[in-house]
Amino acid sequence: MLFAQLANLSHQVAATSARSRKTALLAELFREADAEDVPIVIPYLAGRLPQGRLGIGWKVLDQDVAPAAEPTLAVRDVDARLTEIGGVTGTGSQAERRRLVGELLAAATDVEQRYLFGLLTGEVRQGALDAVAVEGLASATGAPPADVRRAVMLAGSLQTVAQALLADGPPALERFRLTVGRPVLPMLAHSASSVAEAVEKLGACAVEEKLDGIRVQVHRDGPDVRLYTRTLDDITDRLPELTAAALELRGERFILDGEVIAFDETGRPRSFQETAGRVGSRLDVATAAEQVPVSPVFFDALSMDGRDLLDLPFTERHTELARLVPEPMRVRRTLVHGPDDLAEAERFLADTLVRGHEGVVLKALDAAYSAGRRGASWLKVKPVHTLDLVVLAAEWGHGRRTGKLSNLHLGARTADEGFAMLGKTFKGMTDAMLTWQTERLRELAVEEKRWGVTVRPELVVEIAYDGLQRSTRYPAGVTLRFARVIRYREDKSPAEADTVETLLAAHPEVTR
Ligand SMILES: Nc1ncnc2c1ncn2[C@@H]1O[C@H](COP(=O)(O)OP(=O)(O)OP(=O)(O)O)[C@@H](O)[C@H]1O
Repeated sequence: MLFAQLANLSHQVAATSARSRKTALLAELFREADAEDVPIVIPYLAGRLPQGRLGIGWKVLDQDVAPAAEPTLAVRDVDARLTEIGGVTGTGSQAERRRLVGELLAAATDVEQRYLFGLLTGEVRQGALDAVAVEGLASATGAPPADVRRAVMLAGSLQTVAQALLADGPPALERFRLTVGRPVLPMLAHSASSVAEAVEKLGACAVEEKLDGIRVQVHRDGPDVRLYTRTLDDITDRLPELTAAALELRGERFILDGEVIAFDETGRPRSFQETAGRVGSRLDVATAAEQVPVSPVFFDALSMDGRDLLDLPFTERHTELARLVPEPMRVRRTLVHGPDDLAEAERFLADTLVRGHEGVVLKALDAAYSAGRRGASWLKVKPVHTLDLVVLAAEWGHGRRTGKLSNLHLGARTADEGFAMLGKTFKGMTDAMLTWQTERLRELAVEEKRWGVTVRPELVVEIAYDGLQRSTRYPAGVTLRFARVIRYREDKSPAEADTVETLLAAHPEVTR
């Protein structure tokens, strides 16, 4: 497929707000695309580069190159060239990247050049496009949309399903069943501002402790155990004590969902940094396991003895979990029947906080497991307000922080797939974080200003704040009070950042 076709289509999709028109355009694209183009076309359409970081900043892009008269670039050529550019390292790499980008731009027509700029600066990001792409794909191949959606959920990747469907037609969907050894994206939670609000919304629900560890999915097939993160990375080799724990359970084939966390000798949780450091370290696992041993704490069962439990209600999945997993290895929970039991839910939250945990997750008793979704039937309640925001720019620091990029400009997602700045913060950063973010933000810089840099909106940072206040200086009409950095969330993409809409909905006191 020609890159020009993709550039034109992306432009047309962005120009229409009608979902049916977007779907029709994408269906047309899928009818014409080769199955091998799909792994490139789908991320490009959403504005994501499959290569991730390319090291292309403003200094590389700021060149005036005459466009080609005729489109000749194939989608796969462009992708191969970008991979090559991303692989340039060592001294003089910036100049070399600039030369290669110049060559690519010279081969591109005017429309293609503009699309490339958009892709490389992160401006054509269209996060919501994946859902429309599922419908377009269904329409192009004649597969029922619900079946395509379930396959994507289980495969954890639209690209994989699209490729199979385009190559083999609807029967290919059979391949995407829940299978031990093949991880699925975990179900996520929405936020509620209080236990009362959550119980009001859910009715009969389980209130579970929310442990501040790392999400883990444990697959066991006889003697084989595999462990996966929420982004589906295989971390089996890093956590031998989890494999041992899974082998001790009296079941042969299962998939469990839970949290891995480090406790101290009194049973209180150690800091998140300690757990995350342990889960992140691949080197000298034996020493790390001695210094920071971790434990699994399970809260869901997705598959048992070859039976797929995803569509069962929470209560039944939990019964299966309780049959397999002994109590200390399960999250603590209490049941409430509705608003009349509010006191019980509040007491459980208070007790959980005293024991050193972050908060609670309330789960509707009748809800299925929606893999890969932020289901409305799981609501988390934490006493400290936190948001996942995207860094839009950063200012050079002063005094002790001279030479470091310090004050961050923070953005939330908007309905039109852009970002609205909510405020700035330089608080809460450790020295290590400052050094790290300076390096990372310089790589992401698209423009250098006297005061700092503006960056590709890629880095997600978790921010604590005390509340919202109205402000005419910021585009959403509000700004954060006492925003401070908790940690970077490299496991999250900007498409998973919080939206202005949910933020405003969480603060009726300001928006009323
Ligand atoms: N009992 C529990 N049930 C579900 N998730 C839990 C539980 N205890 C801890 N967690 C963790 O909380 C996360 C759910 O919160 P959410 O889906 O909002 O993800 P998140 O944005 O990473 O959350 P946060 O930033 O609040 O940790 C899960 O991914 C899991 O790691």
